[in-house]
Amino acid sequence: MTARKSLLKVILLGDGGVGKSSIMNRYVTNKFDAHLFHTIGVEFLNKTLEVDGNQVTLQIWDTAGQERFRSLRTPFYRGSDCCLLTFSVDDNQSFLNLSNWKKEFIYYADVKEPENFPFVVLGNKVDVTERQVSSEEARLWCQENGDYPYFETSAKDATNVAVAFEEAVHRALAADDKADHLIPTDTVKLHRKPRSATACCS
Ligand SMILES: Nc1nc2c(ncn2[C@@H]2O[C@H](COP(=O)(O)OP(=O)(O)OP(=O)(O)O)[C@@H](O)[C@H]2O)c(=O)[nH]1
Repeated sequence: MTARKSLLKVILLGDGGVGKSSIMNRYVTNKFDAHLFHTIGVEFLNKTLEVDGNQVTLQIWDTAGQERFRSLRTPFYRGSDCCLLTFSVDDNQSFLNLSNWKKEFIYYADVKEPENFPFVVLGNKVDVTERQVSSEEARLWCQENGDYPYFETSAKDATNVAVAFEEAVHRALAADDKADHLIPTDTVKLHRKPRSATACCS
């Protein structure tokens, strides 16, 4: 059996303003800034945690949600181990756009088996009183789109932020274990031709 991954790339996607940077900052620095600027392109922060007695470094990629930054963010999708699809519970359009974010990710990350890729869905800003998306609607979407885990988070008061990242880590490691099992490591043989003394170029 192959060793488990010790570096996981987790990427946050979703409309501009839903709180991706705030969620990352809350998780890594335990701080909240009510006056953040929009992200341009991508930014990342690392956090190391212990999983089943092993150190795992989470590399969290925060992307720019605004449409005009699309070409700046998409080159960074490849190699992601988990994708956090994020919307804001006080913004119905950001919820309706989840399908587009999923499609964009699958295309630019070049995901070979989308049905097996670990997505986790975050409904952020649950501290606000004016909701436009109910928990039921969001859970139904998750169920119908691949049985994704759903977390209602608040970067502002830290609700469910850590637990959502922990789930992302577990999903990513489980997907990695599954991929390992598909590779019959005991039957792989490298065939090398012996180097001929007379072959090649002089
Ligand atoms: N009430 C509340 N406000 C939040 C929460 N998370 C983020 N915000 C606010 O929402 C605004 C946008 O947050 P960002 O974290 O910059 O959003 P983003 O998704 O990274 O936006 P882009 O960089 O444009 O993609 C900021 O004013 C935040 O302070 C939350 O959980 N609750």
